[in-house]
Amino acid sequence: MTIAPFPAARFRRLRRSDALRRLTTETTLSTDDLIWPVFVREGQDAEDPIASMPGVTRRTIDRLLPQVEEAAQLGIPAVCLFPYIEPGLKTEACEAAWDPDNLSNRAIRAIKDAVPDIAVMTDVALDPYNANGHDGIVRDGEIVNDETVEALVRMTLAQAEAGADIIGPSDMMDGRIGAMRAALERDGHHGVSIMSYSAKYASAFYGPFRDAVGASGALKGDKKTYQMNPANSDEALRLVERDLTEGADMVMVKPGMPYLDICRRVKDSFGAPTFAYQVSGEYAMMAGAVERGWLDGDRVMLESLLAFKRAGCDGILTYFAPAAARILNG
Ligand SMILES: NCc1[nH]cc(CCC(=O)O)c1CC(=O)O
Repeated sequence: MTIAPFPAARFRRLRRSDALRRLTTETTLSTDDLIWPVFVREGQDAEDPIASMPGVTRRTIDRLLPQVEEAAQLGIPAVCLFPYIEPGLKTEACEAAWDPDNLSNRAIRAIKDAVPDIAVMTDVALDPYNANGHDGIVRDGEIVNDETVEALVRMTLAQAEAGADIIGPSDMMDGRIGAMRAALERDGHHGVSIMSYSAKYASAFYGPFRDAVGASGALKGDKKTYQMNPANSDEALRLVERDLTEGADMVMVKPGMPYLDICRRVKDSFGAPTFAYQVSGEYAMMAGAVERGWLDGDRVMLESLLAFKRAGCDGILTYFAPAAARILNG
């Protein structure tokens, strides 16, 4: 880097006008960068607001479809589906997770039928279906890895069969990416991609999401034996490398804003398609402050999303996707 001494170098010269600022912009944010996570529930013609996520709604499939249609028209490339599962369907064995006709798989089919051009991403983890709220099967108080991976593979195949474009394993079990990739290839789903939640931290920022999918009440204990220690960074690189080696097409860092350093290291180290999840708690912090009039909503939204691009991400999962797209599209 070469910098002339002052006054030869005056950095304010290039900040003088909008034209010069635009000309020297290093990073851009576009609608093409956004994945919209949506919550779906059982029933007909109904929706419930999520108290801890102002502006976010859980919808029945029929009410979700027009929203997805609108997202596609706005140019949002993908939606990511999260089902709210009725407490009565949650079991210790989590069988509902790979039922071809479960809520999530019906929603995938309905979206691919009604809005074929938008990519549908799924969540692969047992928590919505698990009586104890964990992402894996629990035996004698332990979240068992290998048995969980077998269940996750069944879940993945049911989602691929339903028409999912992107499989999103968020469970953090070891060995799941390789097992899923092998099963997808074996069953002819060569075109189904995997976005691995590779560096997913045991975070306090998921609270509102667990309300949205109805997992807060069920969860016993915490997820620290499978999700990452927030103190670790080198470990994230090893996990990303492991998942890419096992056949992940894209990798993700989660949460987002408190982990931008991880995004940058991952992008610089591997150059793979890298995504971040701006999670429910991040959304709640901003939306809550905006509701109170403490922050300018549009500006913090766009600034927070741009920060992910600057940190090296190719895209962002964000509850702000439609609102951001409306502004970005002009
Ligand atoms: N495996 C479930 C899952 N998938 C996405 C999120 C969090 C998303 C958010 O907070 O917005 C979680 C919660 C968790 O791991 O407890």
